[in-house]
Amino acid sequence: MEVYGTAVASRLMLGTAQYPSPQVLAEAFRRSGAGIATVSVRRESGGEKAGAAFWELARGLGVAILPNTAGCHSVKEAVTTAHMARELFDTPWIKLEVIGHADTLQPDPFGLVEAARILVEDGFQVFPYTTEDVVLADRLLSAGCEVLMPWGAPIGTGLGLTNVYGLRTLRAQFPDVPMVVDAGLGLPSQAAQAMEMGFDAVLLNTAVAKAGDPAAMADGFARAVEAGRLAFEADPMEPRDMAAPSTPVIGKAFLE
Ligand SMILES: CC(=O)[C@@H](O)[C@H](O)COP(=O)(O)O
Repeated sequence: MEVYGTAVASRLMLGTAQYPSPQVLAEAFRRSGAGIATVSVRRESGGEKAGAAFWELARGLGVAILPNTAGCHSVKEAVTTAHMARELFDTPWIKLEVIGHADTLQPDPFGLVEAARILVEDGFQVFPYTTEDVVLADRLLSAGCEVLMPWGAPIGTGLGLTNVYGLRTLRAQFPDVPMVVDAGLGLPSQAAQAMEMGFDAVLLNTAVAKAGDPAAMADGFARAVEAGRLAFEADPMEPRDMAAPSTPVIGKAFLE
């Protein structure tokens, strides 16, 4: 898989928040084989010392860093945070979150497009956290985004793919755009489902960080992502309403 001209080895991307300890985080990353870690710039820069230690930890994971603007509720906040991220991590990549609704953490579609346009013009390579809305997707692509990150479900819910029809439509409308299902996944089977539908990768955080055994859960997700991708590439059969015998009757010996 390629994003912005960079080959990404693993189709599993992991967040770095909410782990019980730095050691557990590092072990979860090791077991996951994830190639990209997303890091919340705004949240982690609260205390300066703690922030610096966290940046070191993130860099030490040995994976590509995708800084994010989690927690930003306005265009201004998101753009400022993106600039901070570029300085901290020396990368043009930014996972752009502009949250528009406090209860659902749903992206603000208007702010998202505006912030994406500003950041692309400023040389950023933007990974927008979006919904399954095809019109919004079209606007983000026109703004210069080369990858989309539609939600599976609201962040932190673990509900899985709540709008399969919408996600299927989005995938079908933009078959050549790299798409990462981001947020709301709770179980490896849900990640496999996204991959079977032809999404290029998944990004998750809470399901692994909050599992009783985060490293084992990371391993489970890694296997599910691989299985789902394999199934997609194997060109699955079409489901059908009518039964069809899987064992042929031609040549069968009749004993009556
Ligand atoms: C880590 C991050 O970027 C989150 O904002 C992301 O969207 C993950 O969501 P879940 O925690 O639901 O997996």
